[in-house]
Amino acid sequence: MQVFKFGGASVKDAEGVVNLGRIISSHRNNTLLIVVSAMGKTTNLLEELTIAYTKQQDDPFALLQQTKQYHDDIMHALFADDNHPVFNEVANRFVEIEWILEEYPADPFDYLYDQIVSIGELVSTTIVSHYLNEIGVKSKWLDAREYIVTDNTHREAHVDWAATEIRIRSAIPDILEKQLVVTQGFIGSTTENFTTTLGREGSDYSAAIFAACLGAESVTIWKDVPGVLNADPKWFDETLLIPELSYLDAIELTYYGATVIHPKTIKPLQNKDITLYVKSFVDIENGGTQIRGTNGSLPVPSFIFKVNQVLVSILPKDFSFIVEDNLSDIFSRFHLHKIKVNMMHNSAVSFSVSIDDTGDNVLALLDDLRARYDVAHQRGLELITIRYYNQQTIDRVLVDKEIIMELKDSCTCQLLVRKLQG
Ligand SMILES: Nc1ncnc2c1ncn2[C@@H]1O[C@H](COP(=O)(O)OP(=O)(O)O)[C@@H](O)[C@H]1O
Ligand SMILES: N[C@@H](CC(=O)OP(=O)(O)O)C(=O)O
Repeated sequence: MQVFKFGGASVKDAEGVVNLGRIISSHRNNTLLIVVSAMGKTTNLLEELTIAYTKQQDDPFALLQQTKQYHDDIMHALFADDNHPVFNEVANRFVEIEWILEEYPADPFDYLYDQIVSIGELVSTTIVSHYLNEIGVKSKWLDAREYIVTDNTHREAHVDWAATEIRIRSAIPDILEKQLVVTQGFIGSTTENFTTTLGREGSDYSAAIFAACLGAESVTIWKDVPGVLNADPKWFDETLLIPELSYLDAIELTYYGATVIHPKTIKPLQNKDITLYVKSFVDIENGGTQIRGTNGSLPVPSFIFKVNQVLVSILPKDFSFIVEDNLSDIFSRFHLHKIKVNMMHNSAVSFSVSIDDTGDNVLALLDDLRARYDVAHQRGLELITIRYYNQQTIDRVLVDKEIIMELKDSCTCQLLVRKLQG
């Protein structure tokens, strides 16, 4: 059996859903489980709505109305009959958000976020599943929360693999024998049945979880790009398709920030030797990228850009060295503020890191660190990572840039840079 994953970009409008139907129809003879994300930018909208609601600012109901209208337009373009059950089912999903909004936001933000934002995936899969049935592809909608068991770390839940595998294996193979399955990416549930989410862009990871538990032959992620390129085409004009990648190279690229695949996706597939294909949903005949346990692939230089970086330099106040107890204290503070380190460098008396400038939590971290250390920071930087670098590739990215911090090993070069003025 195979797992297909369709992200928000692939189902951002009715045409996208029709295209998904075309892709599925052309794989009619395969046993398929399909994982679908929320449509277009729905997750961002619902995130905004959750913030408006919890801060009791702006108008969360207006944002809800906007989200409903967007899905309504897509449904009307797909279903000719206004009485089709899909309209009611989707309306009922949105009522769940209305009920939350009518109450005072007494629960923690991360918990409320998961209850609201998860509706995006529940709605998109309802529409996709009904559409497939409408075009004669018999499909069964499954609630991923009944299969993906997590802890209660809301917004970044950890999967309980043993419990998840038991639930998936005990029910889904029988269903797949009869029909295709459509389920949600990104969401799971605690054993107490509270909805959780797996972290932004987590639907790729969901596809890997289902595939690993079912022992799938392969996973195919359908994207708006021809496959994994040697750079994000949003940043680079001349990109190259990488036809074949090893699991290790794919893990490294996603670890350093290549957003084409969620970083947690590869490992479960590698563990079970499941091939991952990244293919274009626009040009479906194109081969795309194949990721598997090969070591024969050519090392193509790849570039990863992260803008909006802050360099934080930390020095012990008493001029003691940066040794294990200081480092452990510093890392626990990053963990507490949920801040991921993109690059780090330490000398005897200072420790420097580059992190995403995510606003309030960075300011809170800086305040926290200042209680024990001397702290300096620089904003507005860019982090460039080159895998399989050479001098030519470094020169290429350094035009009009000044290096602030640099790290190299035999395969990877990281450059934290500032744009030169004028
Ligand atoms: N190395 C890369 N190769 C291809 N695409 C990349 C790469 N790095 C970043 N991207 C970006 O990833 C995007 C696809 O991912 P995403 O927008 O998250 O899709 P989806 O919503 O379907 O999951 C592309 O449009 C591209 O801008
Ligand atoms: N909808 C979620 C999960 C996801 O993976 O989406 P996408 O596949 O569109 O990146 C998000 O936007 O974070």
